[in-house]
Amino acid sequence: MSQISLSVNLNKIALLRNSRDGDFPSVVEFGKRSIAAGVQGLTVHPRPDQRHIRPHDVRELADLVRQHAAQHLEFNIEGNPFAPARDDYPGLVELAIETQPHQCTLVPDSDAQKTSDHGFDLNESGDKLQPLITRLKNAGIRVSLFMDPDLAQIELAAKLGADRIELYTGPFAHAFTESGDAGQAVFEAHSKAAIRATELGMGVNAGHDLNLDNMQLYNQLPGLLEVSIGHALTVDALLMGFDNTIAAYLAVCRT
Ligand SMILES: CC(=O)[C@@H](O)[C@H](O)COP(=O)(O)O
Ligand SMILES: NCC(=O)COP(=O)(O)O
Repeated sequence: MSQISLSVNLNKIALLRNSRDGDFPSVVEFGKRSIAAGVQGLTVHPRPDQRHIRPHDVRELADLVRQHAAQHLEFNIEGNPFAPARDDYPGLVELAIETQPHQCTLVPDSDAQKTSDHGFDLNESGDKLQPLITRLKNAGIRVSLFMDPDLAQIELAAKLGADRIELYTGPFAHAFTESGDAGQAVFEAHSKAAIRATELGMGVNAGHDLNLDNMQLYNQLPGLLEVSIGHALTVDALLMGFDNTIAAYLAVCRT
C-alpha cells in the first residue's frame, strides 16, 4: 500500500471569505481541519490580484504548518514567479523566501487568466527561471515546475535543476470527462512524462481539476508523489461535509 501525498489547496476557501468583509470562512481554520483530518500538505496559490489567497494567509498558514512539524506536514506555495509585486503582494519568490515553505511550485500564469491553464515553455522561460530556481533552492526550498507532459520540456526542467515537476492535469480531467478512452490516452502520455522525469532524478507531483472520479485512474501514475487538489474538493465538501471529503480523497490517494 502506498500513499500519494494529498496537499489540500485552500484557494476556494479564501475566495468565499473574500466575498464579504471579515474572516468567515477562516482559511486557517480549514487548514487546521485539513491537518486534523490527516492530510499530508497544504497548498496555496497567491495571485497578485489577491482574488483569493492573500499574503497574510500565506504567512499564517506557514506558521500553522511549522506548528505541526512533528506530523511531517508540507506547505506548498504555487504561483507565477514573474508577476511583479503589487500592493502588499511582495512577489512569489519574495513571499516564499520570507515564509519558507517546503516547496514552491512555479506556474506560468498571468493575472488575466481565470485559472492556471498551461505548463511552462522552458525554451522561452528557462533563462529567466534559472536564477529564481537557484535562489529558492539556496534558501532550502524544493522547487517544482508546472509542466505539460511534453518529454522535451521535461528534459529542460531537469537541466534547470528542478527538484520536481507538477504535471498539469487539466486536459486529462477534461478528457476523462469526455470518455474513458480519451482519459486513458492522456493518462498514458502523463505516465511517459512521469517515468522520464523520475529517470532524470525529479519527483512527480500533479494537479488541476483532479477529483474523486478521475483520481481512480490518475492514482496509478508511475512515481506520483503528491497531488494538490482544491476546486473539486471544495465542491465535494459542500455535498459530503469537509471531513468526509478529506477522508474520501485520502482513500483515493492510497494505492
Ligand atoms: C496551478 C494550478 O493548477 C492550481 O494550483 C491553481 O491554484 C489553480 O488556481 P485557482 O484556484 O486560482 O483556479
Ligand atoms: N496545483 C493544483 C492545485 O493546487 C489545485 O488545483 P485545483 O484542484 O483547484 O484545480
